[in-house]
Amino acid sequence: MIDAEGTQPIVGGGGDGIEPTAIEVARGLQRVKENINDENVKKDLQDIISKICHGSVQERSHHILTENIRSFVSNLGSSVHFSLNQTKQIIKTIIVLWSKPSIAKHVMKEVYNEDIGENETDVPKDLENMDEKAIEIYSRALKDGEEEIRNIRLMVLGMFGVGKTSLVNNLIKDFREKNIVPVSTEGIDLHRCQLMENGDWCLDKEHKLAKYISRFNKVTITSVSTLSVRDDSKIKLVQDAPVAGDIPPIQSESRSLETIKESVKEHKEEDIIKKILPLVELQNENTPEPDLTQIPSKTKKSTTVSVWDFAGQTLYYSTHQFFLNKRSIYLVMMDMTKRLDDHVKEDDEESGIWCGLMKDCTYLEVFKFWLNAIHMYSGYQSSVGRLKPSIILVGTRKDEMMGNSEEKEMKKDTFFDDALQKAFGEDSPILTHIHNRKFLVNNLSPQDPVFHELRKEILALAESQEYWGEKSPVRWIPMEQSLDKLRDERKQLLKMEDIHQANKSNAHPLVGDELALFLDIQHRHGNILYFNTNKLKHLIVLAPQWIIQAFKCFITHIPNKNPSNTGAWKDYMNLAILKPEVFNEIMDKSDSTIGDNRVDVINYMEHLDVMAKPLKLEEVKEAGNKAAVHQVEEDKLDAVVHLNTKYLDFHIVPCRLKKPPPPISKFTSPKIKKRTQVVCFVFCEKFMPPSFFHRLVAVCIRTWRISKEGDENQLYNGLAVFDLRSAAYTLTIWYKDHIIYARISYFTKNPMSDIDVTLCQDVRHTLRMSLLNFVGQSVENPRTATAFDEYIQCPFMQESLHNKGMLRVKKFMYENELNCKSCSPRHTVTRAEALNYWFKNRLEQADNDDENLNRPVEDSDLLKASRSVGNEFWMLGIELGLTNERMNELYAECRKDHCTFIYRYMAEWRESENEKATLQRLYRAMNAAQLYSSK
Ligand SMILES: Nc1nc2c(ncn2[C@@H]2O[C@H](COP(=O)(O)OP(=O)(O)OP(=O)(O)O)[C@@H](O)[C@H]2O)c(=O)[nH]1
Repeated sequence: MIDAEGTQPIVGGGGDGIEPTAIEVARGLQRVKENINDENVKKDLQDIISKICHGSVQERSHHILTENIRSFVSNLGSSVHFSLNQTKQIIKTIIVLWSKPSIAKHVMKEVYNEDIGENETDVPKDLENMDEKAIEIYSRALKDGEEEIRNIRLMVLGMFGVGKTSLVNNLIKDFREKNIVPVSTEGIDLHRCQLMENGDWCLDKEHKLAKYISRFNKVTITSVSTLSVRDDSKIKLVQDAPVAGDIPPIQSESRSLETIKESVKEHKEEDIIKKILPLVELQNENTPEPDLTQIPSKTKKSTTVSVWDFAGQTLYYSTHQFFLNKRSIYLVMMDMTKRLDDHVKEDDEESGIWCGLMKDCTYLEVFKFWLNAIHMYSGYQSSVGRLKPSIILVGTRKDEMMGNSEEKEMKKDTFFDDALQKAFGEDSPILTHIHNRKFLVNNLSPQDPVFHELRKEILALAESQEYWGEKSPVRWIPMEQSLDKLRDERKQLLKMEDIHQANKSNAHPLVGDELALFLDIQHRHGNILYFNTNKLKHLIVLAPQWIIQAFKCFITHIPNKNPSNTGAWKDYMNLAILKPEVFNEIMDKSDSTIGDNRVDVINYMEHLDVMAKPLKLEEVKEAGNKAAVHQVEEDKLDAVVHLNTKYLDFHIVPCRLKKPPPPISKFTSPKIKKRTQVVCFVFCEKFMPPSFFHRLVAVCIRTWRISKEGDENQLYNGLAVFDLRSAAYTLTIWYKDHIIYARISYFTKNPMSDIDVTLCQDVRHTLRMSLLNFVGQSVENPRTATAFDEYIQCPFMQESLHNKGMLRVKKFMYENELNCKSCSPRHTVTRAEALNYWFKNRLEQADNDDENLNRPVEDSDLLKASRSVGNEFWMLGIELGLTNERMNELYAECRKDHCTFIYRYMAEWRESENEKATLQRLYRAMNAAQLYSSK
């Protein structure tokens, strides 16, 4: 980067796995060092560089950077020792060292022969994908004290009536002892519990004080004003101290219970004490013999369990998916008295419409649906290492099975083996989620030791997960407590002002971005819903039930409709058009937590793509093309849409579209000359929740105008048509099973005028980004393969047939033509014939494939390539044949430095492929990987 004169760039690189830039920087600095004659200056520069490098690798506190730049500029820069140019270059170097810890490490080793070692950040794995700033805030927050998070998030899933609530009642002491008769669950029941020393689970509420104390018992505190507990019954009071982190640990004294109480009272004005005081007083009133001393031992493990008991009616299935994540342990339950091919009977006629489990589905289909959904939402091709099993299969109604205990166990095993085999065959990745040990229970026998065994197994599984024991800042505890308190007050939906209020009343409020990060992490952990978008960032959903109740309003039967709204109700029932009068009537008839927040309900339902407002005809100005409804881009999207378009005064609720399209081929294969090929988004594992299609329709509704035939919207169950460019074009999307199809048709009499390829690529971009958003994947987090792959249907098929003539787009990046296996007679399809509309840019790149590239790659090629790869960098590694596992290792070794990482995996590829590692092969792989980029 710099030489002695500070002008000549030095090109470096080598196959030793060190990032080329690091080599350059080290060489440049070495030369600078050698050219300094004055030993004092040499030492001062070393001092500055060393502080920067240590700061970069270890503390990352910003004042180190600013202090040292200031020191360099005022003491060394632009002096007799360094020219202006050199001064600038050294400042640049300092910034590189600061922003790239891997380079800082290398430079210290090479130039000053000092090994500054690894910095093991304690930032949770899944946060490593967040931006530098967030990681810095988190790391800084940890410095004031940290606690290990040991929370089991247990999701209990299965068909209605299988025995989920009964099982939950048997697992939780308080319910078991009360002998509660289960009632059918609505939405989700959420129980927060503590793990007791004997392995039982008790409800959290009764032991709030214990929980609070025991959490502090576990933490390592360096400098917060707070209360902590030592041993089982002794409490230390820590004096108030600034939170900045520069103060050494404060001495403490152990006290008896009496003194504790006194101290607590003395400090009663402190926020934390304020929270504890009523509990201490309560203890006094209710329990003459204070059992405070026992509480910590009871809950010594300070492991919490949040049990989510999901409603089994298929009506709810589509909303449940918002709550499944990879930080959960799942119990998937099956009734052992049913056969896999028995049909599920449900009374509710609306059931299943939205989630695609149509009426009359079998138990096997329900089983498959749940496991597929868990797989899709909880770590599909996990970005962080290997998947660990997280699903325990549980059979119920053991008492109603025939045979002795042993025979019943065998039947249970056979049942599940059979179900897994029938649902997924032998080598589906879904099988890796499933825990070996399966359980069989009789829920009518609550004292059966099997429930204890099950709790033990759940704990063991949780302990083996990557997220177990992650560090969390102790100074976030009061805010978490505040959320808990609001939950106890039965608050479901909060405004940001409420959060600020709660935050302010804490002794050390979280400031600025730290509060936003706290909320974001709470959202990622599934404790709250918080979407940082323009319309929703002022809201926090505390209780998941709220969102489910809101959703339910729009799909269930509403009794006693207002006769004066008859016409509007007809539109809603038949055409899924939700007019304000119907919306208001639904809201008026809902629970007040929903009805009173109707504007927010609309905003959430729009955000979750349950409904969408269509565009007004005369205002459409192609706003939609750019409008990839990707969560991160949403703010931008809002701006685009609002500038250019107006919406009609009603919503469409796509999941209510029931009418099947008239002969489907009329739409999918119009008899006109100018039509694109059919592009297909094919979901891996042959599973796609149909809600994805409905959500995609919602995105299209607010992006393009709905096509009409006469007065009728061309919106059907499973198919929708939209006008593009003032109806010169139409876009038709439809789906079947796990494939979504799209085709554009162009209406013109001008034989010279061809379909606009930019339009096609923009439309594909919008569809693709939306689908990525639905599966929770984003281009900002490219370390996962996409859950779907793109295909083109054979362009020579006159009529588009489901799953026929499918040609994988990626294959065209390596080959010039592919065989169509569906048409008769057999024929091939060339790259140009397949890709000329939807993938025009990729086509050009792929065609640009000259023979001169057919030579072995050299260092300089790898170096150049490593700098040009964008957010498709992960997929490029996969294209070059590296495994996700190896990529994860390398990524960690390179400390997430993209350039080094790419260079290193390319070097590995070259080593393993020898002479086959040609520049041509590299370019083809780069081109294939680009199919996954955001462009
Ligand atoms: N004989 C027998 N009955 C059971 C068993 N488990 C549950 N039941 C009964 O089945 C009925 C439904 O049980 P729930 O626990 O409410 O089932 P659920 O899966 O929570 O149902 P939803 O909340 O509607 O999804 C109740 O009457 C239970 O007593 C079992 O193992 N054996």
